[in-house]
Amino acid sequence: MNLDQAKLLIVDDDVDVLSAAKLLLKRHLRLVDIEKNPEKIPFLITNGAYDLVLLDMNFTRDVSSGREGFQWLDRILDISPSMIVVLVTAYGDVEMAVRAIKSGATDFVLKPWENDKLLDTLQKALSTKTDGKTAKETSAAKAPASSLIAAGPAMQQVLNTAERVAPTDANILILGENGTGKTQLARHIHQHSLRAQLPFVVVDLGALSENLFESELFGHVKGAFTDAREDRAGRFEEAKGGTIFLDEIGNLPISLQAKLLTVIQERRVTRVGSNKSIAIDVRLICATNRHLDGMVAERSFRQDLLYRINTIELDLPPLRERPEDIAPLAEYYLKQFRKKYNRPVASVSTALIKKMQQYNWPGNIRELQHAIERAVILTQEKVLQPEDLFLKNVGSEPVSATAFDLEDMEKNMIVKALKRYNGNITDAARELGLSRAALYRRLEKYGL
Ligand SMILES: Nc1ncnc2c1ncn2[C@@H]1O[C@H](COP(=O)(O)OP(=O)(O)OP(=O)(O)O)[C@@H](O)[C@H]1O
Repeated sequence: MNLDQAKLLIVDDDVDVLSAAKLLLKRHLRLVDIEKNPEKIPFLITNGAYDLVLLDMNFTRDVSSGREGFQWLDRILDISPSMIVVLVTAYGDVEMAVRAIKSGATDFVLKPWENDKLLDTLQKALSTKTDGKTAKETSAAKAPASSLIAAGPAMQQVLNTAERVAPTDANILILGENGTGKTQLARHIHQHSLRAQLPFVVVDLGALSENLFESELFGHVKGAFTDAREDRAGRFEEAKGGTIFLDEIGNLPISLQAKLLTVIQERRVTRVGSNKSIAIDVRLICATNRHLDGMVAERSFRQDLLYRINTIELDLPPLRERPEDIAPLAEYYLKQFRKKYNRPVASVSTALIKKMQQYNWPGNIRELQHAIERAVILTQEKVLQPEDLFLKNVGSEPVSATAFDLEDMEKNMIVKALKRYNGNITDAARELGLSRAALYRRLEKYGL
């Protein structure tokens, strides 16, 4: 659709902004309505048959967080999922703009806007409507089944071993920093195993509270504890015939390590509160970013359990040791996010690849994924340039920095992220490319 056929609703509580926008836009659009009171949005959207909405993110009641803007965005998309919503946000609020696009907005403009830029953004937003997808569908579109990228020798070697042992039933322990792809590799092994058609069950032991471990893993019977209102199978039973992947195995409390050992040895589980054991046939893959040998030495991890779970040990190298993988990963995620957000970004420049190869990637592939996602959303260019990527400290530390320096850097980044998000763990973890559980562990480690 062309701009001159479009009907637009502008919602902003600043009347001067409303009049200025109307004055400009009515010359280019078929209809421009303005509204000062956001409470009227549901009524107007239901009755107005607008093609697009230009929505301010910061209403006076809630000046800086944009929370109200997000609520209205949600309301609009609930009432009219195919509505094109362009958000207006204050200059410097790029974080908010990124979040808005992820929440289903089609695009954003920064205030104060340039007239040509505003017209251009509205026209581009309108063109996206013709591809037949709704804003929410587009933003929630499932990522394509991800393939495992392993271009360099370091990952090739890991992959060769993984594929060789996949068809056996050997227990596998995957070691690697956060975000190096441990879960992805475990899934790959399952898919190359004789159990591929049967379940692959992931249990993140880092995200479970201690009192839930046992019933989550082994199940419970009705009445076993206060909340046990009915019998429930545990994750081992769910994985019947397939593979169970225990992520962050280093977090398993010592009391449960003995139980897990018995399960592995006897191939039977007993639900909490029951005295009947059930035979299970599952392949076990575990992963951790902790040094289990060190934990054995300090007696927080059982040596006999370690020997049981690490029949085959696969060491996933951190991203900073896989420079050959950077370009294919960047291209892969660029394609994924340009499709998801409908952005005309064609490729990644050589200069940017170089910058990425010099960076330390403390959050590994997950961090790279988030960095490319942000860049695709924010860039004005067709080819991503070094300045499009917000890396935390490129080149400031040589790749061969000592472990001590790296820990210092990591701590600093965490402090900064927490400050930026006013202590919000979920947002800070997202920014750092860590899971919430991983961030909590680091807070504990650094005494923050
Ligand atoms: N080789 C790869 N090629 C493409 N994408 C990858 C690869 N490895 C990991 N990823 C992607 O990177 C992200 C992080 O991977 P994953 O969750 O497997 O890491 P992890 O080591 O299990 O993380 P954590 O330590 O936080 O549990 C995922 O989105 C995953 O799809």
